[in-house]
Amino acid sequence: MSNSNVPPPKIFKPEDGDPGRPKRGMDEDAIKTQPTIFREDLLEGKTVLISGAGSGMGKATAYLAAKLGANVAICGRTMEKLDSTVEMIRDGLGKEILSVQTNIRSPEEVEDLIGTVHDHFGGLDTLVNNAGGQFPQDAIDFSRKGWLAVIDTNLNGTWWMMQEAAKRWRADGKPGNIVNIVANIERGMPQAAHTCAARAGVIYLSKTLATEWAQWDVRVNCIGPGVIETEGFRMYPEEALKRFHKANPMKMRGNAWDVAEMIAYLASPAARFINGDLIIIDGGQAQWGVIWPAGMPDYFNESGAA
Ligand SMILES: CCCCCCCCCCC/C=C/C(=O)SCCNC(=O)CCNC(=O)[C@H](O)C(C)(C)COP(=O)(O)OP(=O)(O)OC[C@H]1O[C@@H](n2cnc3c(N)ncnc32)[C@H](O)[C@@H]1OP(=O)(O)O
Ligand SMILES: NC(=O)C1=CN([C@@H]2O[C@H](COP(=O)(O)OP(=O)(O)OC[C@H]3O[C@@H](n4cnc5c(N)ncnc54)[C@H](OP(=O)(O)O)[C@@H]3O)[C@@H](O)[C@H]2O)C=CC1
Repeated sequence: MSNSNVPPPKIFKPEDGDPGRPKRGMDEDAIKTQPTIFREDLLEGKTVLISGAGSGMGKATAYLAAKLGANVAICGRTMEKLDSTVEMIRDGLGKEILSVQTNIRSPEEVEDLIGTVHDHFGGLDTLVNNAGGQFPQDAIDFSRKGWLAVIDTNLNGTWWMMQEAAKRWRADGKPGNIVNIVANIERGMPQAAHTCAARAGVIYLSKTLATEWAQWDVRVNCIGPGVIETEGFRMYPEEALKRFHKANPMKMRGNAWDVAEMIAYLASPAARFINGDLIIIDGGQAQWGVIWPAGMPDYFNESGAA
């Protein structure tokens, strides 16, 4: 345990009406001052690569991994966002990390990324596939380009990253660890069917590879977040954002740190026997409700939906 003198994180509920509540996720000061339950050298000497780490959960995870002693590499499509993470870690922790502009949809860029991480740090211990996203829309209205964009990012992009990392682990005879950020798909995802299909693919891809790749000591797990307040909320109408928390019985939104700490756990030796699993962080949403991010059709009544 560390930081026992730091106050526990504040849980924000929308009804709190807290004017300081970040509307689009944790700001940098909040990330820098979050306490962690973990020992400060938990990931010392380990190399962690996090995709989509210029914002949201990826950014918080990069900070936590660096705070716990890891060598951190990050990627994403937008250099300015990656720079903000590099700067936050430099400023908050006095540490340098590696950032590589990468579109995970491009297998060539992914191959270069994995090579660069190996050249820079001499290997890779944990790959966190966090990059992803979608837009809310009734499935019947998806354009072909829209469908392909979401599948290509969330399923294909995640796969390129997994395969490239695993090829290196097999070639080098080194153990590996993959954490895929997916979503809570248990009740389907109305108005996000494209991402639901992609995430379902990633979950069962991961379960399959957890077996195939165990022979090379490569573990593969998924985390399924529920409603986590991040910059990604910009994709959703204000009216929908006011309802998201009602999809879980706790009536709250999680924050990026909730997910970052689970990722740190999975990257640690404590998780050495966890393989092929899906860990849900959703305040009970899977047992409770369905979200209609673009507005619930009149056909349905209010029960069980947000
Ligand atoms: C996993 C959760 C599911 C959410 C639904 C449940 C309710 C939500 C509850 C809260 C949970 C929040 C979950 C989150 O995941 S938030 C964080 C994730 N971050 C994001 O989603 C932001 C990033 N998203 C994107 O970048 C894009 O959505 C996309 C993945 C498609 C990126 O593709 P690309 O960069 O190629 O994007 P383009 O803008 O070029 O679009 C390509 C085509 O996609 C169609 N499109 C894009 N946006 C829309 C839209 N708003 N409505 C309809 N169609 C859209 C379109 O065909 C684009 O092509 P054109 O521009 O040529 O028309
Ligand atoms: N917030 C939530 O409630 C939930 C989120 N998720 C998932 O968790 C993950 C993190 O989301 P969150 O932090 O909320 O959202 P953000 O939008 O803040 O983060 C997503 C990151 O992925 C990057 N990204 C998107 N497409 C690509 C690409 N093709 N190549 C490389 N990087 C890419 C984005 O950066 P850039 O555009 O610069 O490339 C961005 O930094 C996503 O996969 C999201 O869908 C799942 C369930 C719930």
